[in-house]
Amino acid sequence: MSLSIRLRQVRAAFTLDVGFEAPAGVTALFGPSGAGKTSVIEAIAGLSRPDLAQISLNGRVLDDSPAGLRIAPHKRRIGYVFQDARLFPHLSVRANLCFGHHRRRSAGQFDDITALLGLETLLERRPRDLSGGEKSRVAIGRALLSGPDILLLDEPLAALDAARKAEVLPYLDALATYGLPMLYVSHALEEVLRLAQTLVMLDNGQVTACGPVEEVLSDPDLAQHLARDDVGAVIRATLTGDAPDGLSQLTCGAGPLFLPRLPHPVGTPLRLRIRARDVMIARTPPQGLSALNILPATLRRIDTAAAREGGASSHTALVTLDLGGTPLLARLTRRSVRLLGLELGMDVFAVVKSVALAREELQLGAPPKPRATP
Ligand SMILES: Nc1ncnc2c1ncn2[C@@H]1O[C@H](COP(=O)(O)OP(=O)(O)OP(=O)(O)O)[C@@H](O)[C@H]1O
Repeated sequence: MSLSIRLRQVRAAFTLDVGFEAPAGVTALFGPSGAGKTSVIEAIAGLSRPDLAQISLNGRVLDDSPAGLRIAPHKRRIGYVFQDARLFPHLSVRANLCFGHHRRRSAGQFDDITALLGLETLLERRPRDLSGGEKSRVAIGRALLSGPDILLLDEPLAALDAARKAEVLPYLDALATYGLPMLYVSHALEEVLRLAQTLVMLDNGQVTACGPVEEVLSDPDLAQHLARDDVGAVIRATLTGDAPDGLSQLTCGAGPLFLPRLPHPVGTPLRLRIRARDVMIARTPPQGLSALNILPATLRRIDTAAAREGGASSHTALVTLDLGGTPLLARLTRRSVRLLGLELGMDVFAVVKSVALAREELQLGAPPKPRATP
């Protein structure tokens, strides 16, 4: 799948001016409230008419406003899941799932999708008898059953509390491996890390970054667009062993990492976010230190601008380290940078506490399969 988008929409107090390409897999549209995320997916679904719209999906042109071309919303073959599930209250789950299909679905496909989303036992219920998480799953099922070429999900978990989110996320994991391309709108970085391969960052109606999730989030230039505690590198690692003392060992390009026991089998690929605030730097190999993760690194960059807080000059610096080709970000006080005499090109040691890593461990979804069922 390749989704190509160019949009411009001038409103009284807000201008949307974006262009990006989304490859196969799950693409997250991430940004603060009011950044323009919903405006982008409404335009893709054909629910709005921007001043300029050039949108194509797998080479099929959905919009080309300069050429006067516009495909009607119901002919776009797009599944749209809204923030609130928007189910028909007077219809059963089964009738909601079957409502408005543009293409005939076989019984096998219906069964596959209800099983994927765990809806089998809910089919005869009315929406008022469903939990928030169940309603979200029905809304996703209904969008899938319309036989879309792409699924647009606009913060499908936003209306749910933490427990309901945790209930729905495994179904979204399953969906992400189902092979259907997805554009997933979110302002929760945890969801992006868990589900997406590609990240498009939006801010104030503009694209500030677009690329693989690891690359975008590990880019110190983009730290200014993230909440302070969200800043950190994302690295890929593989679970390579479980020790009898309750720790798991991961292997990444930088060497071994240890963290409290993970529930996954050895060999599982993982995506690990290491927050900049959880990384310390030592100039010599630390002795007598409790931290288990001590990784040799080269200092590549010291950035004080990226560490600004609310426009004011900060007392911290964002330091970019190179762990054998893998970037790692560390937030230090500027005083520490000065006292340690840190300079570009210097060989140092990155120190990360195991318990800090444990909080951020995330399993990588399997790579998208070629599209099969829907
Ligand atoms: N119909 C409209 N007319 C005028 N301005 C609008 C309209 N719809 C949205 N906006 C404005 O466009 C901007 C972007 O809104 P949008 O809903 O796309 O942002 P968002 O990133 O999805 O936000 P959120 O995360 O809060 O849902 C906001 O400033 C909003 O007030």
